[in-house]
Amino acid sequence: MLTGNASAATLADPSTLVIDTVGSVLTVGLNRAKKRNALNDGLMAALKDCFDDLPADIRSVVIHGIGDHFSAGLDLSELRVRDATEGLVHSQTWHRVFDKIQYCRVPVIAALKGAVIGGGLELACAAHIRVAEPSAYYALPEGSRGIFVGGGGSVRLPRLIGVARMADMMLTGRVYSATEGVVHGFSQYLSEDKTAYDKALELGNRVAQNAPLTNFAVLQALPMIAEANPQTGLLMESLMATVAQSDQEAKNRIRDFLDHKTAKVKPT
Ligand SMILES: COc1cc(/C=C/C(=O)SCCNC(=O)CCNC(=O)[C@H](O)C(C)(C)COP(=O)(O)OP(=O)(O)OC[C@H]2O[C@@H](n3cnc4c(N)ncnc43)[C@H](O)[C@@H]2OP(=O)(O)O)ccc1O
Repeated sequence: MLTGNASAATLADPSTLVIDTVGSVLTVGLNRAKKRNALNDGLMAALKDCFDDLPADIRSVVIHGIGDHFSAGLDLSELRVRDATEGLVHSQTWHRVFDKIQYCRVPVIAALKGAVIGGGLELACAAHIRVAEPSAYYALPEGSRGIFVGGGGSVRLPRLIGVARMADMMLTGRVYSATEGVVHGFSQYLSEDKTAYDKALELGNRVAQNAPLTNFAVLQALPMIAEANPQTGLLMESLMATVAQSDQEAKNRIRDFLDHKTAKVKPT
């Protein structure tokens, strides 16, 4: 992996994020509304610092956009003419930031509205759950800008919507609606009766109730198991299941259910 002067840590601009705590949920607001939350170097570095310094008592994270949009993607005013090395460093800096989100120890939920474009879409892909309100729309205008995705989109997005659909988005500039996003497996929730932020917060509180080890297994082990060959995957699953059920927290929770102390599973 290349390293270089484009180190995100030296460039953090704290004003580009509004970070708050609601109970055990950390809310992270992209705060460049005048520029439609375009992702510049200062914001990317602040995002990295935020996930590096996640407080120990935080059990989930909600990422949202301040203003009417989630994010218009890469700040095009900062896309200087780069040589190949600079370009690689820039892209790998983005990869490191979004990896911090994907491999976060707690679930990360993206609350989507308005423009979810280019790098903004790539950011949303790194979250574990995506919640959209009807105003959300998705596009990859890289084709018309003469560039390619650089924030892990070509790895993460096809796993959600398929290679052909992503290729179509990049080649034709097709814009998907919030409803289509759910139909095609990009987002898991369409929030019509409340804002995506409120719905994401509700989900953030819900996932925070789980045993931390279960959440850890879902976030860290499940994606690897799903991509492994079946034999390896089944062995990994057995190992993870054994570790989880040996934990005292699981024993307490199962005993509480058998003693009728916890809620039953009911349709919503
Ligand atoms: C190559 O290596 C990479 C690449 C990448 C990732 C790449 C990408 O993300 S490509 C996609 C870039 N984004 C766009 O092309 C979207 C451009 N924006 C728009 O289409 C519209 O602004 C809108 C998002 C639909 C909103 O429209 P509207 O509400 O009408 O607002 P505007 O008047 O257009 O904008 C207001 C203000 O914001 C500025 N702005 C908007 N988007 C951006 C942007 N992406 N970059 C910079 N500035 C933006 C706009 O210019 C206006 O500014 P004023 O000063 O005129 O007020 C990743 C990593 C790699 O290594």
